[in-house]
Amino acid sequence: MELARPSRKTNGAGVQVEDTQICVVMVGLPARGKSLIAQKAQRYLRWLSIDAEVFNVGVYRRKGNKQPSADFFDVNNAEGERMRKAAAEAAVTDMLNWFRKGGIIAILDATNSTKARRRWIKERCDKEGVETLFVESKCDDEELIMSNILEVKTSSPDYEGQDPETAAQDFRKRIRNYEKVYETIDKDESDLTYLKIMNVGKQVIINAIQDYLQSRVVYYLMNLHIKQRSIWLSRHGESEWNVYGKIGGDADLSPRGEAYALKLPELVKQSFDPGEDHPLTVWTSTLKRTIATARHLPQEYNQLQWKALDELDSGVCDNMTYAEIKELYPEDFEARDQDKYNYRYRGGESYRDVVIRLEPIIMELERSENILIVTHQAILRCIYAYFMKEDQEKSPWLNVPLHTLIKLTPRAYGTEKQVFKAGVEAVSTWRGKGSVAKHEDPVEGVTTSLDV
Ligand SMILES: O=P(O)(O)OC[C@H]1O[C@@](CO)(OP(=O)(O)O)[C@@H](O)[C@@H]1O
Repeated sequence: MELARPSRKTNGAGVQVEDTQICVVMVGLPARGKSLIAQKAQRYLRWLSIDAEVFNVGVYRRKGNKQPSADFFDVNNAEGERMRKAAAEAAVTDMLNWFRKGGIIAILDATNSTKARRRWIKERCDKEGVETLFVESKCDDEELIMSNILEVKTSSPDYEGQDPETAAQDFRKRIRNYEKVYETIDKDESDLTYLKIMNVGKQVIINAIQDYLQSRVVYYLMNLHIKQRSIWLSRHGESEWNVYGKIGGDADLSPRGEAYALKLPELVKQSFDPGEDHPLTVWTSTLKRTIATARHLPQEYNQLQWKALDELDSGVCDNMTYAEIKELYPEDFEARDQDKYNYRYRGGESYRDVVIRLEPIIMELERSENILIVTHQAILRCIYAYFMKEDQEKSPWLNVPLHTLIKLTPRAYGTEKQVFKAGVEAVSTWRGKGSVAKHEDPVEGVTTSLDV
């Protein structure tokens, strides 16, 4: 008997999702980047306010056998087979319970390497009205596989505390055991909805995509690459409006803001790792203060202006100070403090709106290599939140100081952050909850800072 599922809300990201629930089923041999893809997809979906959860069968398997050797993964090992099947059963059961409570997208992270296993997952999902999208990561690029093996042997709980060389050998043996039974998705499974990704994005094959939400997930996954690169983020130099404590507008830089613009090329150079001295692509907004801040960067850095990077539109409050807003629109001021992420300025935007307009920027960032973004406080908070997995309630309160360069380097299991201060003084535009002052220092417990 099918259980009644609670009615689901729209997710606020403008996506019609009420009737769509998707199980993204990862497929592939070990060390093919499946977990990385799963984690990234979850981070992206959550950033868009789409409820997403990863169910990693390895986590369930470790409950029964914490650090099994490669023999455990041999098909002829009956006990190993039984325990692995039980782990998959437990993960799928938890996942389906999660869907019954209204979850939207689950990512089932396991090898799911046989046709029989995939069919079984599809049948379980079909019974619950959950769509399945199989995502196979195939990879024959030895360099990629080796770097994944290196990552796994140093970071996987399966090999925690073990000698790295012995771990690598065991892991290779485990891969060979999987290779014996591995079946790639082929024409026998043409009724499945699937995406095959070869060598992390070099070639993709898409089959039978059914709806908008599926195509959105597929589009994101198609754009991923795992080449080593960094993203640099900076606010514009201090503006005339920053000095007066006014928000929005299209003001020029203050003299100290000009000093930051002059310093920025050197600060960028300082942030390079040895041997990293390559041209960056620079993205600014269309507002004067970001364009002016980027204008002394080297000629060989291509520059691009994006309307989507313009500051959060403060509507009727544009060009006002926080004190003026509190005076003229006391209820709005209070409402914004209560729920800064969702509050939409009269005639303007909310942080939630900004995230939606930034989606193409995130997609382009995923496709690109080294990019320097010179933008605004609210925009930088949203981009930072995507890479650093910040909560939506917290991200609008992040303290992002002026005259500071942030370098983000995505790694397999998280994003590394480095902060470079220009040493050019500037006002603080950070405002704590309940306060109207702009020059206040962050109050502990009210904000999360970028630790700068
Ligand atoms: O969401 P809050 O914290 O008000 O911050 C966003 C504000 O930051 C400001 C500065 O106070 O951005 P900007 O860096 O572009 O000058 C305002 O223009 C903008 O409205």
